[in-house]
Amino acid sequence: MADEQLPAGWEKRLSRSTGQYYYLNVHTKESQWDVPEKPAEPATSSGPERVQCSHLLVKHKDSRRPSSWREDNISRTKEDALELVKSYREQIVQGKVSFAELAQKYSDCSSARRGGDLGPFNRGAMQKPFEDCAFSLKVGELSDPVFTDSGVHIILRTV
Ligand SMILES: O=C(CCc1ccccc1)N[C@H](Cc1nc2ccccc2[nH]1)C(=O)O
Repeated sequence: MADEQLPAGWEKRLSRSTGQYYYLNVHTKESQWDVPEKPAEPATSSGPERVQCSHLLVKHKDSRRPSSWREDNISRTKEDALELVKSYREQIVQGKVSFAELAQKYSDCSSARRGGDLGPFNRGAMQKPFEDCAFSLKVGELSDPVFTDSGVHIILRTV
């Protein structure tokens, strides 16, 4: 996309290390590989008002609702759920499989049918540990494991 067509607040830059173009938010100095489609968010301490995320949830026997489309009665321990989530995260980071593919197969949330996509949400919509993590991520960033009353998640911010 030619520079003059970039949404306000973005600059197109050339990466010296990869020779690829990236896009710099002139307000926050954050950069991203994807061509921006919306004006750059201004530098605010409170961060974005709305994000969109996908997640992969592994429930355990002490989850708020230890049941899902995958398993009527989930009996794994919290420790085993964490080990599973870490193994999924490793496969994704190594590029062996896409986030959406693993979420569709293994997530214990009904969003699995959409590759884990939760749609856009504002603060106040999700359990606090999930929200705090989701709003701290940059677009395209994959979280470390996050614990909520529902179980153990990894979260991918997509918008
Ligand atoms: O609450 C839901 C539905 C979440 C959802 C939101 C928007 C679109 C699709 C699904 N499912 C729970 C599991 C669960 N717990 C969560 C906590 C935070 C975010 C997503 C979560 N998913 C469950 O099934 O027990």
